[in-house]
Amino acid sequence: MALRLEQLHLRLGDFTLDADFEVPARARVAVIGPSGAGKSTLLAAIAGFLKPESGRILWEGRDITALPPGKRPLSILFQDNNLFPHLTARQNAALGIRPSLRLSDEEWARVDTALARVGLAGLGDRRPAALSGGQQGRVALARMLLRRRSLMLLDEPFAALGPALKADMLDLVAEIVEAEGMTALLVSHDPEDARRFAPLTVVVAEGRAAPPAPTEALLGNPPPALAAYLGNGA
Ligand SMILES: Nc1ncnc2c1ncn2[C@@H]1O[C@H](COP(=O)(O)OP(=O)(O)OP(=O)(O)O)[C@@H](O)[C@H]1O
Repeated sequence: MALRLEQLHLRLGDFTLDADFEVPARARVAVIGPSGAGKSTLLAAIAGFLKPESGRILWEGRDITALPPGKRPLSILFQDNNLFPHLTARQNAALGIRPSLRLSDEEWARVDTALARVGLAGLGDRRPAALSGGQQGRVALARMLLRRRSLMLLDEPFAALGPALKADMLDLVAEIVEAEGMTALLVSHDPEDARRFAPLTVVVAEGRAAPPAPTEALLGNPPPALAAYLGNGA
């Protein structure tokens, strides 16, 4: 097992969320559920931005509950790509290796390889303003790749893109996660994202994050809390 949430109990004001499950190594998992159900809260706890009230978070058997965010074996991709407007695509990606940007020739070569990998070969000298939304997402993805962390947390990173572009990006992330042997959790409102990206899905609803279940079976025969959320659209 890669990630284990052990009797995790989270609290934000009056809101509480419980989780007690494991995520297999190299899995791609969607995290879906109604707005306000606690999807982002769950990711925040795994990332180390929210201290659990009780319970533990283990990565490959090691207790990481007390580790600060930067020391955890994971990287995060949010919707706002957090690119620096004054830096080029190449420099923004290179932040994944070292924030000082003092990189060896070999490290710059790794940056260029990562940019090529996400389809940005030849665009490295552009600043974010000269890139499309999808291309900016690709820069953020290259930076994430260069961090070389084993767990990828994605919180609706491509929600602002059109459906075709979003599908392309999800396919690219899935391909990278698979090739690099990473484990990925993707928060989304859209069950189609789960179908496209994730063989397993965690449903967050009614104060609980349920253990990962096979996506197709879950969406085909949803439990009541999920059925209410999916409505007739699924
Ligand atoms: N700082 C806070 N203090 C108290 N309650 C909070 C705080 N931040 C969020 N909440 C509450 O925690 C709950 C979970 O929020 P969270 O953002 O995790 O939900 P979500 O499932 O990611 O929602 P969405 O899909 O709309 O992004 C919500 O009911 C929200 O109102």
